[in-house]
Amino acid sequence: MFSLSSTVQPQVTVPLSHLISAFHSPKPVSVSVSTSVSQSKHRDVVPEHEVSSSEPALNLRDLGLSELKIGQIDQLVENLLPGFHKGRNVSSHWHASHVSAQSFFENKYGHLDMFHALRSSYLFRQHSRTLQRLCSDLQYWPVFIQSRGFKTLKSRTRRLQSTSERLAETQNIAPSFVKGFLLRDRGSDVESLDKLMKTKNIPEAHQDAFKTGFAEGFLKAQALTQKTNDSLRRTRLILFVLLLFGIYGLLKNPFLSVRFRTTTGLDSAVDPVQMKNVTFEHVKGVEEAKQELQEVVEFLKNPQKFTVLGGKLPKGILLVGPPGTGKTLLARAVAGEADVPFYYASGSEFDEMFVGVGASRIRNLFREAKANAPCVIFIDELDSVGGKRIESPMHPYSRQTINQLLAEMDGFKPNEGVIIIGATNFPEALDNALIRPGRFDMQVTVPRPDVKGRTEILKWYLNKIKFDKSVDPEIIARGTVGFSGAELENLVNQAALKAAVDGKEMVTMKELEFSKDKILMGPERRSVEIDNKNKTITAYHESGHAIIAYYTKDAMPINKATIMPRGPTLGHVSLLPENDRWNETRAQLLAQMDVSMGGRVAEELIFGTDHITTGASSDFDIATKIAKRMVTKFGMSEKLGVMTYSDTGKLSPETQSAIEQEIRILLRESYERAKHILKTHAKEHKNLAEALLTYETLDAKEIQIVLEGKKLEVR
Ligand SMILES: Nc1ncnc2c1ncn2[C@@H]1O[C@H](COP(=O)(O)OP(=O)(O)OP(=O)(O)O)[C@@H](O)[C@H]1O
Ligand SMILES: [Zn+2]
Repeated sequence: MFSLSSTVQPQVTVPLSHLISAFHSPKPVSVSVSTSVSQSKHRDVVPEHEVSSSEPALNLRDLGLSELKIGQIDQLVENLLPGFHKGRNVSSHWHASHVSAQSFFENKYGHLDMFHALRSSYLFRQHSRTLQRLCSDLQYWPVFIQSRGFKTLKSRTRRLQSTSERLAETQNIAPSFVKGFLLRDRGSDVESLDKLMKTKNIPEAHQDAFKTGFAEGFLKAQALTQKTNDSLRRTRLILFVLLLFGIYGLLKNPFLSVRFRTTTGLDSAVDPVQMKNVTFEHVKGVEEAKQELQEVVEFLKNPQKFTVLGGKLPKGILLVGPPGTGKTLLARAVAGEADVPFYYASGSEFDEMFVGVGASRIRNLFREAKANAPCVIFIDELDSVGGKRIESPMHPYSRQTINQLLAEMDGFKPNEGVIIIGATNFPEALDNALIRPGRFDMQVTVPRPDVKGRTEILKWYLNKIKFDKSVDPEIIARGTVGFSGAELENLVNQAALKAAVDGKEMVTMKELEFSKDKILMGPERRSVEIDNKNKTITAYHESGHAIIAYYTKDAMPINKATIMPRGPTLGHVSLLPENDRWNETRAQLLAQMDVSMGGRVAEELIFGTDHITTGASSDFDIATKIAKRMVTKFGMSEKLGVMTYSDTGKLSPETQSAIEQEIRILLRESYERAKHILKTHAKEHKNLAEALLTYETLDAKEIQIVLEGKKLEVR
C-alpha cells in the first residue's frame, strides 16, 4: 500500500525531488511531437528518438512502479500534492505540446502519464507552495531547475550510447546526490522485483500490496541516503571553509608567511624592513664612511634635486671591511636617515642548487624595490653571489644569478631612486663586471675602529647597561686593538653577564677586563689544579716580563699580570699601548723583544739552566718575528743594509746565512739586556712574583705599588 501517512511524509519530501528529476524529460517538446507520432508503432526497431520519448516510462520502471495501477498512483500524487487532480486541466501556454507527448504515453502504456504533470511549469504555478514546503528542507528548487537544464542538453545526443557510457555521462553532469539514484542498475532492479514475486509465488491479489510495500521501502531508503549525503555535503563544506581560513591565516601571519615564501622559492616575495630607528647616530667610530654616505642619504631624501642639476649618483655602493665592523648597520642607517624602505638580502640566499631560483629571487627583489622607490637594497655577503664566475659543482647556477644581478642593475636609470648597497669582506673576490662604473662604482671602506672609535663604541654600549663610575672605556679600548664593533659589543655584553652571575649590581673594570681576556685568550681554567712548583715558575716567569716592561724606557705600559690559567696559557702579562701605533721605532721594537725575553731569563736566573721550561716558546716566537722583520723588511740591520728580502728561500746561501746571523745577534743582545735588568732588579722581581702567588692577578696600579716596595692592601 502506498500509504503516505503523516509519519512517512517528511521522508517522502526527499524522494519526491528524485521522482521529479528522474521523471523529468525536458527535451524540446516540439521534437517529440513530430517523431513520436510517426514512429510510435514500430516497436521492434527502436530508433533514437523513441528511446528518448519513452524515457519517463523507463524511469518509472526503475522504481519498480511501472505496473502500479492508476488509482494507486493517483493516491500517491494526491497524498504528495493534495488538490493536484483538481487543477489538472487548467491550461498553460505549454499545454499544447504536452498533449502530444501525453498521447504518445497513453498509446504506449494504456494510461495517462500522471507524473508528466509534475514536470511541467504548470505544476509549479499551481502547487508552488506545497512543493516549496516539501522541498524547503533541502532546497530542491535550484536542484530541480538544474537537472532540467542538463537533461535538455545531453540526453538527445547520446541516446544510442551504451549503458556504461551513459552512466559515465550521468556521473559527470548530475548533481552528486542525484547520482546515487541515477546510477542504479535499472534492469536488474525491475527484474529482481518481478522475479521475486514469481519465485515467491505471490498470488495476483497480493501483488499490488507487495509492490506498494516495495515502493515504500524504496522511498524510505532514498530518504536515508539523502540524509547521509546531505550531512556529508555539509561536513565537506565546513572543511573547505576551515581550509580557506587556514590558508588565509598562514598568509597573514608574518612569521609563517616568511617561511612559506622561502619554501615556495620561485615566486617568493620580498618585504622591506623599515629601519626608522637606525640612524648614523647608532654607528660609531666610522666617521669617514658616514661622511661618504651622507650624500647618498641626501639623494634618497630628494632625488629630484639631483636630477634637476643633471648630477648622477652611483647606482651601487660597495662597503668593504672586515666582519662585524658595522657595514650592515651603516646600510640600515642610510635608509633610516632618508626614511625610505630597506630591502635586506644576503648573497648566500641567492646561491641555490636549483636552476633559476637565485635569479628569480633577484628579479623579485628588484621588482619590489622599484615599485617602492626611493629605497635601499642591501646585499650582504655580495661575494657569495657576485664572486668571480667560476664553474663549480657546489654553485652550479651562480653564473645565472650574477648575470641576473648585472641585468637588473643595468635595467634602471641612475636617478630612479633605488640605491644598492653591497657589503663584502673580500672585494678582490668580486667579479670584475660588478665593480665597473655603472654598477658598484663607489667603494666605501669600513675599517676596524681605532682607539678613539673603540672608546666611542664601548661608551655607546656601556650606556645600555648599568656600569660603575670608575669604568674607563678608554683603557679597555687601548687593550682591544683590532677588535671590531661587533666584538666590542660582545665584550660589554659578556661583562654584564659576568656581573650578573657574580651577583653584582653594576659592571666594573674587573668584569670588562675579564671578558676582554676571555675573548682574547679563551675562558679561565679555574678548575685546573696547578702544583705549587709550576705556579712558582709561572709567577717568576710573568714577573720577569713585567719587570723588563716596567724598567725599559720604550716598552709599552703594563696593564696587568696574572698567573690564572686561561686558554692554552698558564699566565700572562698584558701591556697597553698609549695609542694605536701607526709606526714603531727601532727602540720600541727592541723593547718588545726584551720584554719577550724576560720570561725565560727569569727562569734561568731563579731556577738555574737545568730547570728552564718549555713555557717560553711563544715568547721566542714573538721575539724572533720582530727580529726577522727588522732585518728583512725594515732595513734596521747595519750589515744587511736598507734592503727588503721578501722570499728568503730564493736568496743566495750567503745572504741567507747573513740574515740568520743578524737575527741571532739581535736576539742574543736582547736576551743579555733582559738579563741585565733582571739582575739589577732581583729584589723587585722576587716581590712581584710573591705578590702574584698571593693574589693571582695584579693590575697596573698594584704592580706599581709592589715595585715601589710598598705593601699591598689586603683585598
Ligand atoms: N661601528 C659600530 N658602531 C656600533 N655598533 C656596531 C658597529 N659595528 C658593529 N656594531 C655592532 O655589531 C653588530 C654587527 O655588525 P654588522 O652586522 O653591521 O657588521 P657587518 O660589517 O655587516 O658584518 P658582516 O661582514 O659579518 O656582515 C651590529 O648590529 C652592531 O650592534
Ligand atoms: Zn712568557
